[in-house]
Amino acid sequence: MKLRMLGTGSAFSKVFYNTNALLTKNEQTLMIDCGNTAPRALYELGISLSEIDAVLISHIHADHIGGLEEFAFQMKFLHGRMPKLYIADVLVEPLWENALKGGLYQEEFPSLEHYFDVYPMKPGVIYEVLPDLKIKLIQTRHIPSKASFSLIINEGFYYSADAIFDQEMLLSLERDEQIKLFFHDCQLHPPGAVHACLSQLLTLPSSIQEKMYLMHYGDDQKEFIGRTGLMQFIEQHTHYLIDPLTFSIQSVKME
Ligand SMILES: O=c1ccn([C@@H]2O[C@@H]3COP(=O)(O)O[C@H]3[C@H]2O)c(=O)[nH]1
Ligand SMILES: [Zn+2]
Ligand SMILES: [Zn+2]
Repeated sequence: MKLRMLGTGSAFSKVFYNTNALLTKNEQTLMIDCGNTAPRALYELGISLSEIDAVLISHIHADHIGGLEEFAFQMKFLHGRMPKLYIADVLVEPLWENALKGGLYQEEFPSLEHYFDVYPMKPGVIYEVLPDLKIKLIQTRHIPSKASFSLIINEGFYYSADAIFDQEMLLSLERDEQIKLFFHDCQLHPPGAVHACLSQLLTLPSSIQEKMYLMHYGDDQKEFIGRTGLMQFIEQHTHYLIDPLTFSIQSVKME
């Protein structure tokens, strides 16, 4: 499985793009979240939106959905394609009514289903979103009253999207679900009101820290290199390979 982060920054970062990811398996690509900066990041990487087969949305904040209008319009009117959209069932209506309808609604295209093949997901159920790429959603705490979801990818890779620090859940993911790779959002400066902050993540046992990569960080990330315990920062635009069995991750140079 190949991974490339379109961005690794916080919602307000001006140095890094929004924390959105591309996962490629069997030559098919899933985009995890599509924030404001996703179209720009794809352009800079030389990737056409038409190369994306499916998009999965974790929750409704602009750094995770702000690029969806352009994605939908480009797919429909430039590429004549109907991408798959995976999203928790409770977010389908709010995504359209509260976010996308203003731009995408037209008399002849009056619903989300006119732009996407919509696959509503139930938390706790495993879906094969693309061939050999299975995802289970877990509802996580981010902002009270706002439904937000983390992902478990191929039963071994936890991707928090946006979540506050939840030590019990992280311990249980390692112990009960045998998670071997963790990607977690990381606010560098406390307090971690709506995200996990670095000082909290540093309290995790070493067995989890050594499996954990940090994303969704602020512009002064460089100052924290070497101050993240056994955890490492994931870098935007670098090509990574993830072993399908061990979930070990390595960066690879591409020509
Ligand atoms: O109750 C709130 C709601 C929001 N915010 C900020 O707005 C940002 C929205 O995107 P995000 O979820 O990546 O990060 C959020 C925070 O930076 C906050 O600090 N407290
Ligand atoms: Zn965010
Ligand atoms: Zn958020």
